Amino acid sequence: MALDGWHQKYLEILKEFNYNRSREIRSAKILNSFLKSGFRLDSIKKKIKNKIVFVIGAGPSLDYSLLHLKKFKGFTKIVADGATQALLENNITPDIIVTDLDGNMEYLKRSSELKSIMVVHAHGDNISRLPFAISFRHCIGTTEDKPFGKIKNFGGFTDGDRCVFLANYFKASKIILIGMDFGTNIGKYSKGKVHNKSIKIKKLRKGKSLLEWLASKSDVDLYTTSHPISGFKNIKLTDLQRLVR
Ligand SMILES: Nc1ncnc2c1ncn2[C@@H]1O[C@H](COP(=O)(O)OP(=O)(O)OP(=O)(O)O)[C@@H](O)[C@H]1O
Ligand SMILES: Nc1nc2c(c(=O)[nH]1)N=C(CO)CN2
Ligand SMILES: [Mg+2]
Repeated sequence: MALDGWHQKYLEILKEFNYNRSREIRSAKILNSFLKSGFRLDSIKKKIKNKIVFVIGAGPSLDYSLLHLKKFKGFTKIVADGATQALLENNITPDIIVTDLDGNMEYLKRSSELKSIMVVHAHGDNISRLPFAISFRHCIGTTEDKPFGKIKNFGGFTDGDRCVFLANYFKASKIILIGMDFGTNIGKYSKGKVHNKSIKIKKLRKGKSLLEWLASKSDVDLYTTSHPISGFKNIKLTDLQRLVR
């Protein structure tokens, strides 16, 4: 189950974004029916527990940050949806991808073939995209609502903040954010085409506030390489080597 207090946060999200709860639940049930049984959470836990984990978002700073990220082979990388393309183009394979399947599927499929673990999120507006999950090798399903069957709830809203909730849930030793700029400039790897920029910006603002809430409750050492997030320490990309030693 997600962090204590998550359900209240979820009810606020439904209200703020005018989402229909029964559609959220229907989506999760459909995803549950597509997933193979037998996926072991142990394989995710092994990559996160007591490890230094990078969470990679699709903000504008991602391109520049990749030059630095390349030096951290062997460290666990949890990647938000659209950022997958940037990593694969730089020959970095995500360990875990967190996605609501609303972006370019080509890179997700390719990464899945390279054995990335796919954490697919079901929500009320991606029901028609859920069948893509069938083709993934290692796949787990999530919801913001109550977990059941093969569907988990680690907490979080947008793909990027859900990566952080996941790393926190499985008790990383440190979580380091890359390309998680938030703000009002949408990164070029984000979702291909943004249909409604003001909603996207509103979602980012919500994602950031959820991370600040998480930080207020978490024991994990939290860092960001981009704009300040309350509860996260700022670290320069050039100081990362020192941090992970
Ligand atoms: N400035 C930014 N531009 C784009 N993504 C950002 C930015 N800052 C942080 N991110 C994180 O990177 C993640 C990956 O982006 P992507 O657009 O693929 O995901 P998404 O959450 O599915 O988008 P949407 O909320 O529109 O469905 C976002 O979910 C967000 O948490
Ligand atoms: N119903 C609904 N739920 C969501 C949506 C969305 O567009 N619609 N987007 C999310 C992350 O971007 C997370 N949850
Ligand atoms: Mg997405």
